[in-house]
Amino acid sequence: MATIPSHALRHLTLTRPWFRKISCTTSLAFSSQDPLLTYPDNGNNNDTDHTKKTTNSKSQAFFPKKNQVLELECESLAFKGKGVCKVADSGFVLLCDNALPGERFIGRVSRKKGSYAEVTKLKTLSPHRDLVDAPCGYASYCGGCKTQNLSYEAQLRAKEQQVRELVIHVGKFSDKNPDFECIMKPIVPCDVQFHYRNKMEFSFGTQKWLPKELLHEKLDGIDNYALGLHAPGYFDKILNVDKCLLQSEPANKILATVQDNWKDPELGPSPYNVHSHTGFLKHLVLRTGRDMKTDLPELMVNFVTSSYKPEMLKPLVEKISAIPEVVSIMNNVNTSVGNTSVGEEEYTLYGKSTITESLRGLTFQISANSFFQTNTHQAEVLYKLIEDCAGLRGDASEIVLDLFCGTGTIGLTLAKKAKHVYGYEVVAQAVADAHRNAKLNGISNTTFLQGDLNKIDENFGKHFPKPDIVISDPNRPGMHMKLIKFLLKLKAPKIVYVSCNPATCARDIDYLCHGVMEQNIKGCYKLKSIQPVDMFPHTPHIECVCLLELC
Ligand SMILES: C[S@@+](CC[C@H](N)C(=O)[O-])C[C@H]1O[C@@H](n2cnc3c(N)ncnc32)[C@H](O)[C@@H]1O
Repeated sequence: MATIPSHALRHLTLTRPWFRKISCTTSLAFSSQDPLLTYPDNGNNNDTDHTKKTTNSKSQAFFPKKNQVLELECESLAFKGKGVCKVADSGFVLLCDNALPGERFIGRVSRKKGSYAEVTKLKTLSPHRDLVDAPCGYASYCGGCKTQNLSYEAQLRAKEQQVRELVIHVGKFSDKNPDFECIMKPIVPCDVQFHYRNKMEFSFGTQKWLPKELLHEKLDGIDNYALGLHAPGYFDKILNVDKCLLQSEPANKILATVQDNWKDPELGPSPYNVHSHTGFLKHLVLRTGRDMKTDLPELMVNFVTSSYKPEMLKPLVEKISAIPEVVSIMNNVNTSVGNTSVGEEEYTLYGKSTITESLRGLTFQISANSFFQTNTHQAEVLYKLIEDCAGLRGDASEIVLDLFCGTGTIGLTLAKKAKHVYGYEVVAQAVADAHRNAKLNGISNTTFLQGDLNKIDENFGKHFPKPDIVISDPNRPGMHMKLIKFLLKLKAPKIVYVSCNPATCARDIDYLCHGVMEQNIKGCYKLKSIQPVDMFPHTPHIECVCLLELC
């Protein structure tokens, strides 16, 4: 298989996450000929610390024109699940949505972006090698399960290849190095490939999204109402769905019940209109936990509404509470014009206000807005890998620093073998949940603190002893340069880097191991292993656990 030029790979893989709106302060920008990899910043884009120039400016023989029609072959998948395609005998990279490895097709160049272009598929000439029937009828529209029609083995191969290319081209680890194959571990598959998500958020809307072939249909009023998932690229159009194969069966029962009842003109709650900012129902969030006594699923239903009018929800609450697995019905009231599902006020409409879940033998109380790993089954596998990498001796003598600790789950699972765990997290509610979870599990050797790790100064590090092990589990933008410099100075014997974005992960381990050349800072870590884990089958997401040891 031909290699993708490294300058194009940097472009493709360090762009923004596909499902999240990114504020201008966290953009990852590039110039066209001389890409700049930028860091997640703190609103101060002038800080030259945040930039790193790459030097590869390999010339390209072929430059397609806009609207040019080309015969292409898809070679692999890039971040966001876009197909990485090539014209025969050319190194130029073209990206295509819904193109899968091995597929040959005719495409039209829709956009040119410096060293790569985007194409729209016009016609498949020969399908990809690993075609399977997508079990979900919405798979080709909803944008969530981009690779459901690719065999699971092929999905895993594509993810593994993506991590490998990034480690080589962005992380600058040579695959000619005899240790390389020992460092690069094969991807850990997920045994449960459907119904694995414990949380799904659906939106109510006044504009139903229709596929091209149905666009001629004129829908008015109630017929245009929808409850489902945002169509890719639209903030105002909703793909109506009555089930999602990624969420639990009881969650699908609830979704079907709401679908059957919410548009009843007698009951009357209207969906929120994101243009006129009128209407009531904004989101339906379904969370699946587990009853610790019976080991059966327990479900929380959260209605996000624009105002507090419980009488409007009453008929729906009556129908849903009759489903035996439902133990909690919540109402988050969000009066802002934004699209977030977190309310300024929260009310319990039925049952309790939390559900429970267990992870590595600990119990967690999850409220409507708490963060919890979305695939509980695979989180067990991920956390076991983290524990193995951390390799705590178990004599309660070691200090663990848990950066980006969220609700404390990683730190709490390590606490039984550690002397003390210090966790840092920016969201105050998550820190409060971490304290609550520690108490609930009778753990007293943890300290969780609120702080923005993108804004650390020279005082950071004065509130905890030198750690033996650092766990770092940042969001997609990865670690800020300030934090990387701090870690290079701190010189903890071990870093376990947990990442949900292999591109920024490769960039950060490059700095930790090889240094920050532009600033004459030396690296001091050796990459011992990088373990991709498939947490989300059928989607483009890849998790990695990396072990770094002080040289
Ligand atoms: C990928 S989650 C990991 C959470 C946790 N380690 C777990 O496994 O559940 C990343 C966490 O980093 C937090 N975070 C994001 N940016 C941050 C920042 N600048 N400073 C501190 N925490 C941040 C997020 O709120 C989120 O809880």
